[in-house]
Amino acid sequence: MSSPDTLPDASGVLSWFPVELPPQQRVLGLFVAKWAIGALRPLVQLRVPDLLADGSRTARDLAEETGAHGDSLYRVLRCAAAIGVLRELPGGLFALTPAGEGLRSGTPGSAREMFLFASDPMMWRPYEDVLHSVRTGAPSFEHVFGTSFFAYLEENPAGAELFDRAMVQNHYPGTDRIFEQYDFGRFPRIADVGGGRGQFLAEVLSRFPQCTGVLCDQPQVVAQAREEFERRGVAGRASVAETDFFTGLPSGCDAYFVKHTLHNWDDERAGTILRRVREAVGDDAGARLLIVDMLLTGPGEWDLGKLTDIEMMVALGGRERSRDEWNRLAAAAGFEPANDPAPGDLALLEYRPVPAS
Ligand SMILES: C[S@@+](CC[C@H](N)C(=O)[O-])C[C@H]1O[C@@H](n2cnc3c(N)ncnc32)[C@H](O)[C@@H]1O
Repeated sequence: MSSPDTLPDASGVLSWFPVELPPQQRVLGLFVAKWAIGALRPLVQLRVPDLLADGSRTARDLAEETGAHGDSLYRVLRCAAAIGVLRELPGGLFALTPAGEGLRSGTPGSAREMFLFASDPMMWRPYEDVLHSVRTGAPSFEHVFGTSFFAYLEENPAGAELFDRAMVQNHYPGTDRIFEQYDFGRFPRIADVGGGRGQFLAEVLSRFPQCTGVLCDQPQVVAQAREEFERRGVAGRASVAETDFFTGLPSGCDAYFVKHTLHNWDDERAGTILRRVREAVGDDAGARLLIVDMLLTGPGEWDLGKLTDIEMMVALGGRERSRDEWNRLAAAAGFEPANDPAPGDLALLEYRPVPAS
């Protein structure tokens, strides 16, 4: 058995601080992330990466254009350059690095909307009181805002718009790997359950021209999907279904794809969604449930999912899950495993229906 001295330091997360810290003080290095995000957020809000798209500019020039306080803007620009999001050039000029390019709007692979969502007060403020979640098991979001995450979005159209735009960018390398490795072409008709504005259904349909699809999400969310389907050239093969996935899902699909959605919910609510999928599958033994979510590793191993799990706990009351936990949840809804993906990353878990006895 390893002693605490020989345990790994969580893949270097504790080494973020750029100067050597005694082991007892290494947790202080984590605050680098707060300072870095603090500097970047106003730059993104002021659209500085967009203003640098055509080339380098001085802090004074940028301050004049954005109406910002010159010295304060210079200090956040300098910080962004220190962490590699901008470059500080002779003559007081600032330019974008590839990471800074990713904070421009509307560019391929941009992370701008996801950055603005993840750094928004709606996602920060639950962290003021994580102890509430730990003491009670309830999401601190509800303690802070007096309502659940999705109810809050319904009451705050600007927050909902930000969330939906961020989800369009919910596209980490793990997602690309799944699209590259998994043969969605086996399924003539695919339902994307909780599919947001249809970004991933559009990706699947454009990669597999033999497939058709139905996007199942809340009415105000699917209302925005048509544009995405048209942009990707798949509008003729994609339809939308205004759906409450706790109540019912369209039947007649060969695959029910549920990505980054079940982890938003506790076992009871996630189990209800899966039972609705099982009802929609009915007697079709060839139909499949395709869950795309984190698949947790065992005790003590580094796993990004063990960190994103905290976001699920405090914001939504959801959770990331291990293979056993996924299998138990799926079995209770009438599904059995049909593949065996590796844990430690985003995974596509395929389940087949167990015939009703
Ligand atoms: C975290 S997002 C995931 C979106 C997309 N699948 C992705 O991977 O980016 C969860 C989705 O669940 C949808 N949702 C929440 N409650 C719902 C409900 N009761 N019925 C249908 N969809 C719902 C939200 O609108 C949102 O699009």
